[in-house]
Amino acid sequence: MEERGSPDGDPARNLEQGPEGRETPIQVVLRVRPMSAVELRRGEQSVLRCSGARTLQVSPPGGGPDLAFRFGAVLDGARTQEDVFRASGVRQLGELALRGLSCTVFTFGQTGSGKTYTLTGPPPQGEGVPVPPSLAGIMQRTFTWLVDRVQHLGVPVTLQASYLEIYNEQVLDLLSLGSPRPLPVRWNKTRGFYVEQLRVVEFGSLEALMELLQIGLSRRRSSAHTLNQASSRSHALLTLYISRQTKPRPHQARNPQSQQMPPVDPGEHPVGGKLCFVDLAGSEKVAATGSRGELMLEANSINRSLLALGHCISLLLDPRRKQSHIPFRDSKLTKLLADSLGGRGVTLMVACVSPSAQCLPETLSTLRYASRAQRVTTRPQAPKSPAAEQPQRLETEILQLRAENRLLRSQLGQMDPKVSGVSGTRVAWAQRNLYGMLQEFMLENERLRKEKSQLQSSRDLARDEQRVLAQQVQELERRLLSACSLHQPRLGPVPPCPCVMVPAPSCHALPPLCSCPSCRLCPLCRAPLAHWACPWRELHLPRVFGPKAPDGMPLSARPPPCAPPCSPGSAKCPRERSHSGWTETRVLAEILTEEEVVPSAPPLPLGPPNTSPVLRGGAAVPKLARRLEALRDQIGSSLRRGRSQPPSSGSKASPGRGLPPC
Ligand SMILES: Nc1ncnc2c1ncn2[C@@H]1O[C@H](COP(=O)(O)OP(=O)(O)OP(=O)(O)O)[C@@H](O)[C@H]1O
Repeated sequence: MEERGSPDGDPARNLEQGPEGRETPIQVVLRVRPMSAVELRRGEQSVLRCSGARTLQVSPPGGGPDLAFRFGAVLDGARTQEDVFRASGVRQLGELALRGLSCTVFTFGQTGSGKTYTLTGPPPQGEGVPVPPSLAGIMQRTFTWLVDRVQHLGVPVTLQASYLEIYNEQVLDLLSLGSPRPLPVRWNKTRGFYVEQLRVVEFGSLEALMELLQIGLSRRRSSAHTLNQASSRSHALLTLYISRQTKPRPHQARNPQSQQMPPVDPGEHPVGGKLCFVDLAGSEKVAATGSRGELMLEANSINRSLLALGHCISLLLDPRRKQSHIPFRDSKLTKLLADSLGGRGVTLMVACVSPSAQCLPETLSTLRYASRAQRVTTRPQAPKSPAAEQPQRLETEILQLRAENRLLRSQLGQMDPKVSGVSGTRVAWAQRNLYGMLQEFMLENERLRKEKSQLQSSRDLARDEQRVLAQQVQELERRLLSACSLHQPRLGPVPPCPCVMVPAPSCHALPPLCSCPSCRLCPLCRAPLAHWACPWRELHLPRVFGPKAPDGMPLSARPPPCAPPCSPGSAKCPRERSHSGWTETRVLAEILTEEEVVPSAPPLPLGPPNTSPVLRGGAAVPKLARRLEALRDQIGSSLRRGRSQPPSSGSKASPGRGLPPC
């Protein structure tokens, strides 16, 4: 038979030994509830048997090997509430809390397994019907013991309580004065995780504490489902704060009655021991409980937080992981149990199970969970009061500072040239060098910045200049073409252009000069000027400029306009000129200088009497060509200047500077 569990045994005795400063495992007690009336009615089988005070035997139905689990104590269904209280060692836990330790008792198990019953007894059977004292749970029994113990201590002790629930991942104050609202969980170095603005109530009697418990229980969320008629839908944490008082508080001295339940400043947190009772909501399979809607949401939230708790417990088992990160922040529950599980607290877990065969899968899961939990250790330590902590903290700080001082001195010594053996000249050189390099880089950077901005302004100037020159070129080309057209042989009647902007029509090998209907027809071939790239343009040119093409190739050697296109780039194929190619002033200049232009066109009918000599043709044409050439040169040089040269101080001349006169 396989046996799992703790070799340590009796939780009460373990706790009595005084765990302070030692690695202390979480104490686990297992409680098996009796078969419920419903389970008995259904004739369900019991699969659990206690074999000895600390071993539980599981006999799976339908055969298979038995399993045995070993815990600090195993309590079967016949054990009373008082038995559970005694066997679990909660009293020892209370003693430790009185000594200033932070102690936690939590119940864990499937829904309907008896967690709430174990901690607080059964729910009242009706309004005003008190629960018999024999059925009171661990909490009421501990309260009675504690208040009695404190009264016999002989030193003043302040007792306070807070009670909260974690419902759907929200922390709600079960003792709030108004309706509870979600409270934030915060963390700081001294307190660890804590709930901000949680009401902490001071009490001076058992009745007052019982009243607080009843208030909380009545406010806590519960619902009915298939497996439990009063199923808790939240995790509930009731914490008792126990602090030994050094001097009476002023309000207590003035008004002894306020000792009953005086409100405590919510920001103030009691220093001293703590005893926390955690009633976890039960894990549940929604298929088994038949939870729908809100119940299902609650069940999901419960299961998620229990999963996070299980995950933390698993990680805490690994001693290497324990030193590193445990994801306590994954849920509110793990945050608030962080200290109990992995910190300085002392923890007791009461695992609750049902004996029914129907619940076996969940029971096995609880047993495994509990087995793991009892291998988790904490290192219990009482938090020191600030006053007691002060000298010790100062002493530690002084030691730390001394050590740091020594370390820094030794590091400084290593840097000292005399000690480290590095020659002083080299150190000085290195320092100077670094500093010098830094300075140089900064100067270089500054210089480059200036140069960049100069280049940018130079580029802008060049662009402006280029634009103006391009306009001038365009204007000159226009005039030139007008002048040329005066000398072209007559091909037929050229309709006068009604447009006043342009005195003569141009060849449609060039862009139309205006948008008037006449200008949109080529005056030479009468083709509409739908596009500037007229396929006949090369035939027009000799008519304008003579029998030779601009590039010097005899026109007779050129392919006819209707010839099939030759492959681009081939040697035989004359390069197709782009629009800009045709408007290049160099080409025009070549044409104009090589060919004798004979003015044969009729005079412009619409030209004004004082028309410029250019428009009258003849000698003006070479002059225009020269001017175009000069403009082109100027554009080229302005572009080159813009690309490569930083502007000189005198480069702010107007873009038209240096143009030959028209
Ligand atoms: N040891 C016991 N003896 C008699 N009745 C018990 C015992 N344990 C539990 N019960 C009964 O079983 C039912 C379920 O118990 P309880 O509400 O405590 O379960 P639970 O684990 O807290 O469930 P949940 O997680 O849903 O809140 C209750 O009616 C309770 O009175």
